Amino acid sequence: MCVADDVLDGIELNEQPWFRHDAEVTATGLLAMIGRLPVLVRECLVVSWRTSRLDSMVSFGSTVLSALCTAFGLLATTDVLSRLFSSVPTAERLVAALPAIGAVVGAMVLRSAFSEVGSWARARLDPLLSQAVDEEVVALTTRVELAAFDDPDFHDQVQRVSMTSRGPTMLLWAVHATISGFTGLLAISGALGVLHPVLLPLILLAAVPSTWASIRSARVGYRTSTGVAAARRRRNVLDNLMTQRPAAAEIRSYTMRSHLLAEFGRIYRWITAYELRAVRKQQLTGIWGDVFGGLATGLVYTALGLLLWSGQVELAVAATAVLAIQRAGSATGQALHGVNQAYEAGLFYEDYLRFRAEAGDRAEATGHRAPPADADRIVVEDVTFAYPTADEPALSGVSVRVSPGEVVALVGGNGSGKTTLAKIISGLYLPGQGTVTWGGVSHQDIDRARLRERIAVIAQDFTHWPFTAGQNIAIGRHDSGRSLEEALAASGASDVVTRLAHGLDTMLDPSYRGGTDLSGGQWQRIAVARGLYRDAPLLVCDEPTAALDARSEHAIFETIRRHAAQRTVLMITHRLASVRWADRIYVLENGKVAEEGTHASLMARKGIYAEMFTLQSRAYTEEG
Ligand SMILES: Nc1ncnc2c1ncn2[C@@H]1O[C@H](COP(=O)(O)OP(=O)(O)OP(=O)(O)O)[C@@H](O)[C@H]1O
Repeated sequence: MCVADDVLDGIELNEQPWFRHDAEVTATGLLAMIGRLPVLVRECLVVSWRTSRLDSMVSFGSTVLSALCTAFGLLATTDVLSRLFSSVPTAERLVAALPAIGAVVGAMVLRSAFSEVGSWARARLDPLLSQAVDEEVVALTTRVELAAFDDPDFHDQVQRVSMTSRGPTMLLWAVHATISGFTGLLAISGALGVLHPVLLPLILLAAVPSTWASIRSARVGYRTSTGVAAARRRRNVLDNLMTQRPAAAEIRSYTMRSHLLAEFGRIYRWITAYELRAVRKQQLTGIWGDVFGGLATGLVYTALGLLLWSGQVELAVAATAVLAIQRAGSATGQALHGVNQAYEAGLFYEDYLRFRAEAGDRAEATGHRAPPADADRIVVEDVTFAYPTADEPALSGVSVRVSPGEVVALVGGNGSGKTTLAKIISGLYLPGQGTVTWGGVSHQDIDRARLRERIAVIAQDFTHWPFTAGQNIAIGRHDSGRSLEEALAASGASDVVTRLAHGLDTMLDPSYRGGTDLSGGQWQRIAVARGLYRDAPLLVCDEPTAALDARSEHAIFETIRRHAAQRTVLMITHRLASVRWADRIYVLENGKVAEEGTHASLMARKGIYAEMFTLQSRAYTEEG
């Protein structure tokens, strides 16, 4: 029975909205996996080869050579024994056996040497492969469509691949163990076949129970690992919330500690119970494997004894057979361990390949046409957009236009779709239906990365980068060689930076030595400076002054206005007094454009805008 189907000690997570268990993924059958192993192994060898050719060659070469030495050593051993058991006088027997003994010793020394060289090469490959895989995962993750981050399936995959980024390394080790085990087994099988034909099938029979046990155990391990992926992600999120700075104050002020600890403990207990159940299953499987494996080995020795007793084999042959059986036991063990590891690593490696494929499928769709000079001439036509998890579209049938040099404002109530529309205009989200053109080039044809070079976004939820103040402003334009002073002065961030202990070189994160933090308004000025420093033809401002005091807010709007003299500006704000001077105002409601016009025309219309504006201005007048 699948562990995931169990209800664990009354701790039920299946009904939690965030919990998801991918039964399809965990149901990978043994035969299906064995069928896929050649492809996986080939992929893995390609990764290894790309990572380090020399280490790959040394590693594989020495594995094969070491196995050949084992086989040669066994044949030489047979030779030694047959000479020692011959009927000539003892001294002559010893002398006759000396070359073969030398060959055995030589084979053993060479085998150890190859084995050590192989281990050394693999030990080198190990961190190199991990680095290559980790770098690839991060590179792929940062290349996917932004919308993937709104999809829990993608997050679960990222979690799984981060847990199993050692998959390729594991698989490589497993392939080595398998090659080494099977090469040895092949040579020994040859020797056993020569000694007596019944010995070989008996040895293979003896291996069946442990094969079954280790494969079953590997499957349970993999199912456990995937079964707890969503719960682990949730636990890690809670862990970070409780141990990192951003939520530290709120946890205390909202007295959330006991609630969070209880939730953390509940999820942790569930994960542990799940894992313990798997451990019990694996142990039981191992015990049964050992019991039947022992019985089967006993059967092999009994058969050998019977062959000896019935005179079908000589004593010397029986002695060689015992040695061969022991060697075969360890070679079979190694080969099985390799196959088992390959199976287990293959399951994890599949996750890695699946993630690679998925990240490839989710990679940003982009055209190849360079954005034209007037890319800030934007036409949004009949656009509909839905977030992956939402039932209702965030935007439906939206049409707006922005002309070069214009200031266009998006206003509307919370959740009306302003930020979503701004992200579509900035080339961050693709429309589900409808079209967007920049300078007449459609969203399907335009090179979105190059388009974004031409856009500066001051986002509502901008990032507080744990870098220096200077890096926080110049981010994305590090090598532009432009002076920061102008952006600092225009955004009002000069004052903020002047007060910092090391000016622009001050680390803006107090969790690092020498670091400090800024107030919300000071951060906002840094974000505005970042947007202005980017010096792009289109500036998108999403609530750029929400955290600013009245004087700073006024100053920022003045700056944006001045900026607008040479640039195009798309502005989202709830401060309607600040959009009076916009060339055009779009009022959004429930994901649709409800009104459109200048301040004067919208006021004259006496619709939503006029109502919102009047409410706001009345509030100020009444307070005044
Ligand atoms: N990542 C997301 N996944 C699902 N739904 C989302 C996501 N982000 C936003 N939404 C939903 O899409 C709708 C539009 O959101 P959007 O952020 O565009 O509104 P907004 O007008 O900018 O709101 P506000 O004034 O509060 O900033 C809302 O109903 C919101 O709940």
